[in-house]
Amino acid sequence: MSDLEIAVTQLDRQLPLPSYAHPGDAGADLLTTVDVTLTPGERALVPTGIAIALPEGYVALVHPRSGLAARHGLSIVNTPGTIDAGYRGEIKVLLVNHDPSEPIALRRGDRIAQLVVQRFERARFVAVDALPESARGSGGYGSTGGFGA
Ligand SMILES: O=c1ccn([C@H]2C[C@H](O)[C@@H](COP(=O)(O)OP(=O)(O)OP(=O)(O)O)O2)c(=O)[nH]1
Ligand SMILES: [Mg+2]
Repeated sequence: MSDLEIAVTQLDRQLPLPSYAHPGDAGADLLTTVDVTLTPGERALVPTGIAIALPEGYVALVHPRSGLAARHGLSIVNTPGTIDAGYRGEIKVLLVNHDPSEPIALRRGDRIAQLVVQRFERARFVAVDALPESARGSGGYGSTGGFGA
């Protein structure tokens, strides 16, 4: 699989470009350009120092990092964040501290989130009077049961 080339402008030239930790990884790590401390329950819109130009038909999704989530309760309010192909502004991450008691202190250069680049389909929404039948029908929200008894 050859890598898709994506143009990036570095609004903060001291920090490295997003990068994948391992070959085959889906997410390229994004860094914070600022020190920020989040108290329990607090959220903050954190700059990453980069802007990108995605090719048409691609989207980049801003996902949380599972290690920070498991260890510190760090997540993203609007996960996954959607970076539209036409967006040329700085990518920002809306972090939130879900820990009930501990603050989270992040330092400039810390890896705070990961960017997953994907192809997507555009839909044409067509109004109809009735939808085709399916096995699931309108059952949802636990219709197949949960865990335990
Ligand atoms: O986590 C995110 C989510 C979005 N964006 C930028 C890129 C995206 O293309 C733009 C708009 O995002 P979205 O469509 O999710 O927000 P909206 O509230 O619908 O804003 P808009 O009216 O500008 O579309 O904001 C980020 O930098 N980080
Ligand atoms: Mg929008």
